[in-house]
Amino acid sequence: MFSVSCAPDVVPVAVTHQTTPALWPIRALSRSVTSRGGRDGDVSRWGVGKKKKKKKKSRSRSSSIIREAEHNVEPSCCSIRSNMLSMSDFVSGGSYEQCRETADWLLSNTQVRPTVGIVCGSGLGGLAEMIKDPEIFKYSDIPNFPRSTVHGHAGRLVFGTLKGKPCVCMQGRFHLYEGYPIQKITLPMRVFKLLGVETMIMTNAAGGLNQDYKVGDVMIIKDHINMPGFAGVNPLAGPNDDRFGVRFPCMSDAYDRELRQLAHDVASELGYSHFLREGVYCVLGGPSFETIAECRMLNRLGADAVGMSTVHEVIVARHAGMRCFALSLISNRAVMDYDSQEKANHEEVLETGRQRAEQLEKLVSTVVSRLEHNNNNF
Ligand SMILES: O=P(O)(O)O[C@@H]1C[C@H](O)[C@@H](CO)O1
Ligand SMILES: Nc1nc2[nH]cnc2c(=O)[nH]1
Repeated sequence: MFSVSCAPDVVPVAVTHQTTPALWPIRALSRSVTSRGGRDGDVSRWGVGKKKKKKKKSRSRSSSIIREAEHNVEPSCCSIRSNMLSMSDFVSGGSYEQCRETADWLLSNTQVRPTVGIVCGSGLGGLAEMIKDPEIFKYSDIPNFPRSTVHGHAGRLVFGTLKGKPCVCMQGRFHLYEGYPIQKITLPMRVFKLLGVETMIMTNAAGGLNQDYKVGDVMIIKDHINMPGFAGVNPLAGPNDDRFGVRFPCMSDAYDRELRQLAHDVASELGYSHFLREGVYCVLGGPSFETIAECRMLNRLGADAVGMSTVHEVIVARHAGMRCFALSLISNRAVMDYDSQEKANHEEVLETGRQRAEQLEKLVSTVVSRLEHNNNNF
């Protein structure tokens, strides 16, 4: 059991619900320790703005707070005082218990024991169709899973084999802009870890900032810029759970060097090298696309492509010790010129995905087919 008193001192005044979900509970607790809500991150249930009801709840909830505190890991970022809180007070999705429950449910409903996890980006869900002997679960049927709300993200978890390798594939991912807490959108990574996944492969659609890039290029991500992270929006914010990983994970090796090299080799064999790139992906919160000034700024900061996903998944996957490999399909050119008539739009993003899907799927599946061979090196 532990207690914290950090909330009034550490929460920045300007922080909003949207930008730092991990801090919602802390802010709510700064008013009343017992204004906490459920585990699912529903902001309305954190009691923000419901001052009248708070006092009544405080007595009836104290026993459940103590019960939940059995699973606590002490938050090394907070000072200790007198109010007892549990991990679930901070983690609005993605707690060990939640992930364990989801993983156990999946393990009891499928015979597949995946070592490879795949996340399909916007319009790139066709990869899941390559999976042999598929066992498919709708996200809405999986305990603790969020729902997909974006066109081009089917919302299905597919188990089976890809080129003989047992794998699990997210046909559709979750994004910050959908309104989920950041821990909730990355919950599948922790579930995959508990399922036995060792290697994560992510795809996304992204806007090309690098002026040499063309629509339809595929960029191997070699590094990222976590823009929301600069404002404290990081999926690992909050108490660290040592069962998943260390408090301060290294990110300078986030994108596995050997897997990147393998992808170059495979692309060369397949005759894809002319559209294969390697570069830096910058994540923003979305859902609005960037202004011209923002694109210019990101480009000058060293980003080659800009998108709204992947980075949070990679941070959580790396924290849990999984290898990561990620590809961006350059679905549109980021507009950098005030005279340009181009306008970023989701339909173009999906259309580019349709046009490049087959090659992207071939590239990923061939990389997967070589993983065992490469595994000897890891
Ligand atoms: O899931 P990804 O990153 O592929 O989706 C991108 C970002 C937005 O969700 C959407 C914009 O068209 O595509
Ligand atoms: N932020 C962002 N995400 C994208 N996803 C696909 N294209 C884009 C883009 O231009 N900007």
